[in-house]
Amino acid sequence: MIIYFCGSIRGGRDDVDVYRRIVIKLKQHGTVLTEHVSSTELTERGEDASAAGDRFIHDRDVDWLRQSDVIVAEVTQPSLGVGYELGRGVDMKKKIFCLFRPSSGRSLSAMIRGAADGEQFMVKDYSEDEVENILDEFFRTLKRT
Ligand SMILES: O=c1[nH]c(=O)n([C@H]2C[C@H](O)[C@@H](COP(=O)(O)O)O2)cc1CO
Repeated sequence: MIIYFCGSIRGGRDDVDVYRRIVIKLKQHGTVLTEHVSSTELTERGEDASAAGDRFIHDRDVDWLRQSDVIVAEVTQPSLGVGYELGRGVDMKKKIFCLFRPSSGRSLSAMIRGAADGEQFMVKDYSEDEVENILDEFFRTLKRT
């Protein structure tokens, strides 16, 4: 199973600890192409632009999206990049699983919650302490479909 994980980078790194927990769990279910998103070393400046460059990052990530079997996104911290990745993922007809924490006090964008169809595009409200169980359950059902 090839997994593309989306999480905020330039949108803000407040949730990096949750991203870490998610990626550790995802790695038990497959290959995670975007492990760097969960790195505590990565700041909201993003990957080193002089080494990579924004064009490189964009093209590499779109290519990884194409290669992926499933897209898992933590969408609590609003991020233009994550929204863009999800839109591209819908266009590529990928299976998408979005995780949102209502305890943040935020209201999830209608363009994400409103895209949910309960099958190909799923949005799950969760609390941090249950994140591993929710991911296990998601992959259990995925294998049955
Ligand atoms: O340095 C980067 N590397 C990278 O892989 N991304 C991708 C992966 C993340 O899921 C998403 C984050 O977008 P943003 O930076 O707009 O919050 O974009 C984004 C950046 C910086 O925008």
